[in-house]
Amino acid sequence: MAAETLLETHKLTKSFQGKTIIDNLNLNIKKGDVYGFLGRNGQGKTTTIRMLTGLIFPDSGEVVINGLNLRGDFKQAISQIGAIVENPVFYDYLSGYENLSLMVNLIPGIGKEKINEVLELVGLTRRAKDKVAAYSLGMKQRLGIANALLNDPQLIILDEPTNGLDPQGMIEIKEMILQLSSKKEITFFISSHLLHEVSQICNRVGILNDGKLLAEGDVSELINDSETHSLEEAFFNITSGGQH
Ligand SMILES: Nc1ncnc2c1ncn2[C@@H]1O[C@H](COP(=O)(O)OP(=O)(O)OP(=O)(O)O)[C@@H](O)[C@H]1O
Repeated sequence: MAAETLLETHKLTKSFQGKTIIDNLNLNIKKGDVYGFLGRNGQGKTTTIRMLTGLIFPDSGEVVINGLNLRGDFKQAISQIGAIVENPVFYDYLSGYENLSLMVNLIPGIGKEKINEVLELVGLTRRAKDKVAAYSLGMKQRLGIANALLNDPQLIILDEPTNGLDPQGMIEIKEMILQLSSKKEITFFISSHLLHEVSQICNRVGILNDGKLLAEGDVSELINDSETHSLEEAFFNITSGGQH
């Protein structure tokens, strides 16, 4: 049976100062996907994510999350998502636990016991009482993901999650994503320009170029269809017009 769709966009379009940045984008993310949203810098990935998370409105088109239209059912639709769009910002002089505690106070219906649970899921239990000032960038990213996990989202959206991390930090984030995907059945939508990283963790990808979706599908299918041997080669073929 084909997997159910969790997140889709229909003809999503956005212009800034008369220039079309996102052009009739039709995305389809299925339940259980670790979906890589690929594109070189400046192709519109962040703009798309800002529309998916309701931070900006599209000029036209729709975002549908778990069957709920973001325009019509904003609160319910957005409650399905945990997202990190920009670098997560925390109070440096408070511990990881204390920062999450502040967040929990803002979310109705969530108890303090949830904090230890999400810290455990991102591997920060041992460092929970340390001040965030002493955290590495990778640990801050993981604390950001812990924060996104507080309301039990079905979908987590991450914008360039490994940007700026050292190799160890990258490995930790990738392992954490795979664990959350398999153990907690969380669907991931991850934007990246790092093709090798993406090919290690994603089952499906969409390729964005100049605001248009040039291809979408299983990583293995895209590689086969473009008669190449790696996601890097397939990406290059597709974005340089080799396939379309
Ligand atoms: N608020 C804005 N006003 C004007 N132009 C904008 C605005 N936001 C984004 N843009 C432009 O839209 C284009 C796409 O930007 P976007 O940040 O979405 O790209 P990206 O694929 O996420 O790239 P990067 O990885 O470099 O962030 C860029 O040319 C950018 O200058």
